[in-house]
Amino acid sequence: MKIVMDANIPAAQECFGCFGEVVRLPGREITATDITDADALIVRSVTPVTATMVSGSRLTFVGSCTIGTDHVDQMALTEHGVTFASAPGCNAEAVVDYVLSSLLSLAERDQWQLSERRVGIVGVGNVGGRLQERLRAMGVATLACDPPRAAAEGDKEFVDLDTLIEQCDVICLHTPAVQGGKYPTHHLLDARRIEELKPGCVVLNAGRGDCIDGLALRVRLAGKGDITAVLDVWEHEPRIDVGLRDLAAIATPHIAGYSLDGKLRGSWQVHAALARHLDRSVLALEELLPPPAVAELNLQQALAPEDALRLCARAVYDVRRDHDRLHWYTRHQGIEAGFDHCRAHYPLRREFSTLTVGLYGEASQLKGLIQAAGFQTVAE
Ligand SMILES: NC(=O)c1ccc[n+]([C@@H]2O[C@H](COP(=O)([O-])OP(=O)(O)OC[C@H]3O[C@@H](n4cnc5c(N)ncnc54)[C@H](O)[C@@H]3O)[C@@H](O)[C@H]2O)c1
Ligand SMILES: O=C(O)[C@H](O)[C@H](O)COP(=O)(O)O
Repeated sequence: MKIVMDANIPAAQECFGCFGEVVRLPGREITATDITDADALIVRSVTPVTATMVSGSRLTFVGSCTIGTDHVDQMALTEHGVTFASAPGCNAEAVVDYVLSSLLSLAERDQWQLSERRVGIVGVGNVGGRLQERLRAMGVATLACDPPRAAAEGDKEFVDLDTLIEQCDVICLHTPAVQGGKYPTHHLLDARRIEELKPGCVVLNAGRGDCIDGLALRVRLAGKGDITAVLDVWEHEPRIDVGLRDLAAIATPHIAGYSLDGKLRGSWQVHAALARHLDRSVLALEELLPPPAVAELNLQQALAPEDALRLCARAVYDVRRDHDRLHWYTRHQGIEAGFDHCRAHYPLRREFSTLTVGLYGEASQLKGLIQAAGFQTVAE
């Protein structure tokens, strides 16, 4: 069989070479012509999979090694009898690491404590749900907004978006791109809601770019300048708004989920789905994941809890490096090329759970907090 895939999918040969001939192409450039004689198409989020593409092909399987599926016309796939699989939750832990790394960095820069803030989570699925779990375990107050879940499960655990905006100091968006229907997310934070954000509020978007009205956000940041933005996703990627890039305290090129672990899990989940589709055996995920380069960190002295967290987080992942890379590459290579360069040549990054923190002496009292944030621990 012939498998056409995005060249940015890791472990392509290990996960898909076992099924047939693999042809790797730049994701943004895959067209209908490239797949006319392909049996399977494996993409990431930058390749729109449209009805036109599918109708002129002999595809029987399409996979997306990502959580988001808004780039795939799933109705067209069903109509043409094509099996579809994505990778739900594959990089959710990486996104939570990104959020914690960002908030701990801002807290240090602006001299506040995460434990004293209330964090509002909009979209409480795989990502938002895990974020809420980690924050709660760390003793951070949270509020959750998820109207589809509230409708299905009852609204006891949820508030509406306006209440969340009124009551939270940090607002994290983890919503998918949904255009119509009962719960659209296009410009969920629109000009009115952006105007209503409390002074001092941090707004973080690691869902999809168009969940925030970027122009309205730029106006608030450039005008009153009394809120802080952390943006990983943008309207019109890779042609992002330079003004917004410069005003965001942390600006990154849609890499919140780019841990090696998350990417490999994405490849593996689609490998497993294709294996089932072809009635073949499934590889063990452990065979793909290498041991981490930084596996251990030992703490002995008494440290302020959030200083200890920052130390552990930065031993694994420091979001400020991604911010610097986006600025450098978009300045020197142009916006679109620079944005995509940062993504295609992303440094190897592991997840918090790959670090074992040894806690000795006075530091042993930090065990609960360090564990709650997602690290492994050993203590005296
Ligand atoms: N920045 C990144 O690198 C990155 C990585 C992974 C996922 N994502 C994005 O984050 C999104 C969420 O990921 P997930 O794994 O949690 O998905 P998920 O499907 O598990 O959860 C999404 C949640 O959003 C809720 N939701 C839908 N419409 C809503 C609305 N109008 N208001 C509030 N909540 C709403 C859903 O009910 C669901 O609980 C993905 O769809 C993807 O677009 C981005
Ligand atoms: O939906 C997802 O899983 C994420 O947005 C993913 O990290 C996007 O990465 P891309 O497909 O753009 O490489």
